[in-house]
Amino acid sequence: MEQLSFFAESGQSKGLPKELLEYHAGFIDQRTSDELLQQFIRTTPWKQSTQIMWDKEYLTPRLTSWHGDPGTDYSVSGKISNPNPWTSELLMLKEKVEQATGIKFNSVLLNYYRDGNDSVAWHSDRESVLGRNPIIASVSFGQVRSFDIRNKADHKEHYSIKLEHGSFLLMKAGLQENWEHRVAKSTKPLKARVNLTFRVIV
Ligand SMILES: O=C(O)CCC(=O)C(=O)O
Ligand SMILES: [Fe+2]
Repeated sequence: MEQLSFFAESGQSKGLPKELLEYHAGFIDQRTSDELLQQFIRTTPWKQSTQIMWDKEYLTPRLTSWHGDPGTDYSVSGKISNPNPWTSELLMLKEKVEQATGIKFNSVLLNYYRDGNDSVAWHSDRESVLGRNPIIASVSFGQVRSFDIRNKADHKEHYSIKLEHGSFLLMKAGLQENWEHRVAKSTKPLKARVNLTFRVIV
């Protein structure tokens, strides 16, 4: 993956295990990021899905929207859904992410964290439709939130990275297999954040 050589040893990425994650601030310029954040919040067909935990159904604590090529179906709470179509903004970002990684993505999951009450709990993205050792490219807009990772075999081994407005995070092949990640809730008053994870559905 020669394309990734532009990733500088900048800022907070220093402690991160490079074989698992690469972080790049300022992947999208400030003005474009401001516009995209507002655009995504206003025009995305956001849904709040449900998840089953301990036999009870809960509302997922964030809004989501799945987009992709025809056929990149995904399942939420056991229901199969067709992808929403690509928009010009999503295609522009997809192209940038593909140039940076050398990987062709066919789908993207948008997450909308409205405030500090919204979150994603510890998980790894290991659905079988993602194939073995999936590579996931993540772009963030809006409120800076902490992205935590922990080793499944030893929770004491953990890292945290602040995902900034217009930043890019690459989750590499070993991450989903051996590590979990989350975006925790915060008791501080936080503003809106939109995150996009580009994926390859096989
Ligand atoms: O919001 C984020 O940065 C992470 C989202 C995530 O982990 C997911 O959609 O699977
Ligand atoms: Fe995830």
